Amino acid sequence: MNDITILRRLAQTIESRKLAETNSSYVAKLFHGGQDKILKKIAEESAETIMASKDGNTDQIIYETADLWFHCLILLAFHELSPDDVLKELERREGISGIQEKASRTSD
Ligand SMILES: N=c1c2ncn([C@@H]3O[C@H](COP(=O)(O)OP(=O)(O)OP(=O)(O)O)[C@@H](O)[C@H]3O)c2ncn1[C@@H]1O[C@H](COP(=O)(O)O)[C@@H](O)[C@H]1O
Repeated sequence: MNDITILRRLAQTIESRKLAETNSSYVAKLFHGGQDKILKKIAEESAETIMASKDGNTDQIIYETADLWFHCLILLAFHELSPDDVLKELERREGISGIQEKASRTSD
């Protein structure tokens, strides 16, 4: 299966790791480290995604983006949020041009 439900399944696994042992779970270890630890990983994975793009390495872009999405899911869980919250926001934006949206903000 290769659809959006992987985000929901992964979010459930991440949620279940909140109370897991830190020596057997990478996610539990990150939760244990707190927000700063999670944010540091997001910064690292963002930088690695940027480098992969600059190198034009498509396999690496996919790999690093997967790392970035994964760590963003951990951050969402840290704040008791889910991928569905983000998907809903993307749905809300669907069909609204970024140019149009920015113009409506700047005319305030
Ligand atoms: N999708 C992932 C996933 N993607 C990346 N990673 C880990 O994220 C880390 C990425 O960090 P780096 O690339 O910087 O590698 P590193 O140098 O080893 O990392 P650090 O020691 O610096 O943290 C690596 O340790 C990867 O193994 C993941 N770890 C877990 N998952 C999923 O999360 C589930 C729960 O994992 P556990 O909590 O470990 O059971 C797993 O079953 C998977 O489905």
